[in-house]
Amino acid sequence: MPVRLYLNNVGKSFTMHLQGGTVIPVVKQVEFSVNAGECVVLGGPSGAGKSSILKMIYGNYRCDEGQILVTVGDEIINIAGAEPRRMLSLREATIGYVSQFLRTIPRVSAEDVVAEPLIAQGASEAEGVDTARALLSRLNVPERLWTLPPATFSGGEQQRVNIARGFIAHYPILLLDEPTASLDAANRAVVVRLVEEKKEKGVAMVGILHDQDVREQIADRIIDVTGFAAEAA
Ligand SMILES: Nc1ncnc2c1ncn2[C@@H]1O[C@H](COP(=O)(O)OP(=O)(O)OP(=O)(O)O)[C@@H](O)[C@H]1O
Repeated sequence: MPVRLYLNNVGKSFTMHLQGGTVIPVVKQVEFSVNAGECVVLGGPSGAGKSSILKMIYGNYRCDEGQILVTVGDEIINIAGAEPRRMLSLREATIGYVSQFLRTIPRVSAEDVVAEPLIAQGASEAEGVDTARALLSRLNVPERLWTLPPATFSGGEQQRVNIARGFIAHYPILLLDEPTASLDAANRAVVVRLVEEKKEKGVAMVGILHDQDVREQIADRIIDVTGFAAEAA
């Protein structure tokens, strides 16, 4: 399977400008690749830098050094140097992110929240909403909630709306940030199945998953990020 994502010598530290410029080194010389159809899980203790690596791949955090190369069709793009506008278009078509928290939009129904990324990729509104309903149903979100805005939903219901939104569209690269945290066993199994379906479609995934069971079921490889620890300056 072709390489979809390649991190080469990536390093990151934070400079705390309001604390006298204290530098917090996080990771250095991060190097790994992810093939199409593969799910790589980042391991290591709290504070090791797993989320920071995921956020650099999604462009939320800038890398201080190194390259993050993404294959888009015949092109190879270095996200580490991508313009913000380029990054936004990559997020629409190439890199998806499933987090555990839903950002609710006032007055937009759950089914429209879920359908939006698919419609943004060119699907008709009807196809978007039909696909959204199918996913909400698989994730056991009660039908009576589908046409309501999720702001008043329970934490678990909002999380499942968010998962449906994260999995609905096709992205060649998908980042999973604790997608199963606080889900019950039945819904965890649905997420495992959704990840398997993405693998079958050749999606390259990088995940953070603390749940041992889920991790064992979906991880093709576990990369311990403590190997990339940056020493204190
Ligand atoms: N925006 C930020 N500003 C300053 N320091 C940060 C920032 N984000 C992360 N850090 C620091 O970087 C280090 C790595 O954090 P990160 O969240 O990447 O770890 P993690 O392995 O994902 O941890 P956890 O498993 O607890 O979520 C921590 O010491 C954290 O305090």
